[in-house]
Amino acid sequence: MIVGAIGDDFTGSSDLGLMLSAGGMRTVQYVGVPEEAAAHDVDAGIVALKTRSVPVAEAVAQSRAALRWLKAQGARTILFKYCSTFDSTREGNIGPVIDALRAELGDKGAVIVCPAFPATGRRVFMGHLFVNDRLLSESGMENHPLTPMTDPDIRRWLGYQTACGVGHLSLSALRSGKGDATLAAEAAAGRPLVVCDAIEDSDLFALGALAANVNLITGGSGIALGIPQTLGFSAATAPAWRGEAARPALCLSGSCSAMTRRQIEAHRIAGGAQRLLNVEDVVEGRTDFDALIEWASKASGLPLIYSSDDPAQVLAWQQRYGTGRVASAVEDAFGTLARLAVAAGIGRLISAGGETSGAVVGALGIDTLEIGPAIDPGVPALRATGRDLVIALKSGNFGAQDFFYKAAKVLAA
Ligand SMILES: Nc1ncnc2c1ncn2[C@@H]1O[C@H](COP(=O)(O)OP(=O)(O)O)[C@@H](O)[C@H]1O
Ligand SMILES: O=C(O)[C@@H](O)C(=O)COP(=O)(O)O
Repeated sequence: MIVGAIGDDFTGSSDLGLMLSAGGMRTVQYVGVPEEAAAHDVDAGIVALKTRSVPVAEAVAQSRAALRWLKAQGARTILFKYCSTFDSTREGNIGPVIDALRAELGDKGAVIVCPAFPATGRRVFMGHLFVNDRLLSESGMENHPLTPMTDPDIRRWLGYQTACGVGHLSLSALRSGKGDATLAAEAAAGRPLVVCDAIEDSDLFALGALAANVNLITGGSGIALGIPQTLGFSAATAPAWRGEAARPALCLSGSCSAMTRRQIEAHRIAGGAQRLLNVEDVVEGRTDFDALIEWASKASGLPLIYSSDDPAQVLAWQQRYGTGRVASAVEDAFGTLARLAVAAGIGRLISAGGETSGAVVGALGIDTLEIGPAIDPGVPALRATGRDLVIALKSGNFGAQDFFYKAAKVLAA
């Protein structure tokens, strides 16, 4: 293993997997920290954790354990993947995990911090994060159920979370070849966590080249765009892929993002079969999961079970039951639905939402996921190793309007 990555959620880890695999690296996504050694032919290993919204100490402990395992497999380029919208609270978990990984690596130099992913509209300029033509804090992410992003200045937000100083690599310094010197100067000045501007793929390739002299590279999947090339890999031909055309598909969505809600509407208009998971029933333990799976197996049109709702309704449930209680009850519900669906013969599973997908994959007892072709930027088709089960884990914000039907088709191919 050459590249070792730690992902703070499951959709994000598959997004990174797609980037590394498209760059020509044989990439495997592990579900949690494996107990066994990695296979010898793995170039890039991603340990997918569900640490984005857990207490800081838990995120730190799991990330440290992942790093130790990756180092033991020989990984020498270490990545920490978080969300391209920097999903976190003022308390963490991105800063504390970076601090811990840096300590574990004995790193005294600069750390690259860059959530930019231009292919999906995420750009960092003057240390501020944009989603398409909006600042992060006006992009809809200010309404996220667990990690509302109310400040677009990544330097300031990270500053709340870390014990280290936060520096900046400007676009002009990067483009004028002063990247290495700026990273070194920021680390020497006591600002080793360097937020890097990047607005085009060419900037990410430039950061990829700087990564050769950096011990810890952190960001969205865009940060890995230039890494395979820096390590001597060249763009891959399409990965070998075998879909599950003969087996039925089911979509599950716990993402409340604006994009997912548009995709749900498009699925309905296209003739998809839909059921809204009633949050009150879920929290009160009254949901009839078997009936839902029975309905899905008889549905005409692609079935979708969703809890996704608009910000006002999400807030109302959170005020009634508490944010953590609603989130974990709904996540557990999707885990149960996934387990029953696969037992009932579903072979193509499409899950929308990072936390949701963590619960789904966890409930299915999957150890590793192999990366297949792209469905949309940042969302690959995945196969559960050794099983007749293919999956798509969609980030809340990713995917085109027709994502659900498109994913079912790619998973069948
Ligand atoms: N109707 C709802 N009301 C409140 N919380 C919800 C509702 N539906 C889903 N959730 C919770 O919101 C969170 C959504 O996060 P996630 O699945 O990561 O989506 P995204 O990828 O859009 O961030 C999950 O914890 C989920 O259980
Ligand atoms: O970087 C990204 O935006 C995604 O890879 C990601 O992390 C997805 O997280 P969710 O939006 O919570 O699914």
